[in-house]
Amino acid sequence: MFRLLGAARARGYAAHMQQYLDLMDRALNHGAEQMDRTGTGTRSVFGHQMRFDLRQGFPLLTTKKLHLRSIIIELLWFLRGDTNVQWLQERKVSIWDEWADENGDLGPVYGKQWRDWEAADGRHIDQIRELIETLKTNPGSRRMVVSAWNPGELHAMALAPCHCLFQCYVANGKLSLQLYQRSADIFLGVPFNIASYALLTHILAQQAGLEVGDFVWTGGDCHLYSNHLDQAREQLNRTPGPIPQLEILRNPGSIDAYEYEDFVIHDYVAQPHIKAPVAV
Ligand SMILES: Nc1nc(=O)c2c([nH]1)NC[C@@H]1CN(c3ccc(C(=O)N[C@@H](CCC(=O)O)C(=O)O)cc3)CN21
Ligand SMILES: O=c1ccn([C@H]2C[C@H](O)[C@@H](COP(=O)(O)O)O2)c(=O)[nH]1
Repeated sequence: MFRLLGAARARGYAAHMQQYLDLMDRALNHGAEQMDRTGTGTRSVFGHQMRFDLRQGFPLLTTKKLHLRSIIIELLWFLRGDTNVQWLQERKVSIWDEWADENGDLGPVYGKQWRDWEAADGRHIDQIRELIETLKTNPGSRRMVVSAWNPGELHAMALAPCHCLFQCYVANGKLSLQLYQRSADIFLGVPFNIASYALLTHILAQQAGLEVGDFVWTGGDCHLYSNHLDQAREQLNRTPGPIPQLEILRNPGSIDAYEYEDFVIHDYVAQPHIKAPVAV
C-alpha cells in the first residue's frame, strides 16, 4: 500500500516537472529563431502555462542540480525591499552582479516596487504588506495583485522586471498564486523563478494562516538562448526524479523576519549541474 502511494506520488511529480521539460522541448523544436537585446539569439514561443500543486511537494528541478541557497537569499532580498547587490554579495550570491552599477545599485527593481511603490500623490505603497492584510481579512478579493511593472520608473531600472506581476487566490483555505513572466530564459531563469515563487506562496500562506494550493506559471516570450541548446538537449535526455519537500522550521510572525536558516528542503536528489553562460 505504502509502495503504491509512493509510486503514485512519484508519477504525479514526474508530471509536475515534466511540464518544464515540455516547455523546453517546445522552444527547442518549435521555437521561432529571433535576435534579441543581448545579441545572443534565441528560439522562442509566445504564451505558455504550467501548474504545480504545492501539496504534492516543492517544484525544485531534479533534472539538473539547482543552487537553492541563491534562490532563497534572492527572495529574502526582494522582500527586504533591497535593490543593491551588496546584501547579496555579503551572502555570496552573485546572480545580479552583471547588472549592478559601480555602487552596486540596480535602480528601482523588484524590492522597491513590492515594498515601496511611489504613487503620483506622494504615497508610499507596501504592496506585500497590503496583500497579506487582504489575504487575512478579505481572501475572496479578486484584486490581490502585486505588480513590479511600474512604467514610470522602467527607465531607471538596470533590467525591466521579467516576473512582472502576480495574483493570489484563496479557495477552501488554500492559497494559490499565479505569476505572469513577460520574458523567460528557459534554461537559467525559469527554474529559479518557479522555485522562488513556490517559496513565496508558502511564505504568504504561512503569514495568512492558509494552506498552499497551486502555483501557476504563465510565460510571455519564452526562449532558449542559442548558446543553451546543447545543454537543453542534454537535460531533455534526463527523467525527473521524486519530489522534494519544503519544511519551514518556524513561523517568524512577520513577513519581514524570515531568515535563510528557516527553510529546509528534504529529499532533493538531483542529477548533475549543467553549466550555461548567462546573456547580459
Ligand atoms: N539572461 C538572463 N537570464 C536570467 O535568468 C536573468 C537575467 N538575464 N538577468 C536578471 C536575472 C538574474 N538571474 C540569474 C542570473 C544568473 C543565473 C545563473 O548563472 N545561474 C547558474 C548558477 C547560479 C548560482 O550561482 O547559484 C545556474 O546554473 O543556475 C541564474 C539566474 C535571473 N535573471
Ligand atoms: O527572473 C528573471 C529575470 C530575467 N530573466 C531573463 C529573461 C530574458 O532572457 C532576460 C531579460 O531580458 P529582456 O530583454 O529584458 O527581456 O532575463 C528570467 O528569465 N528570469
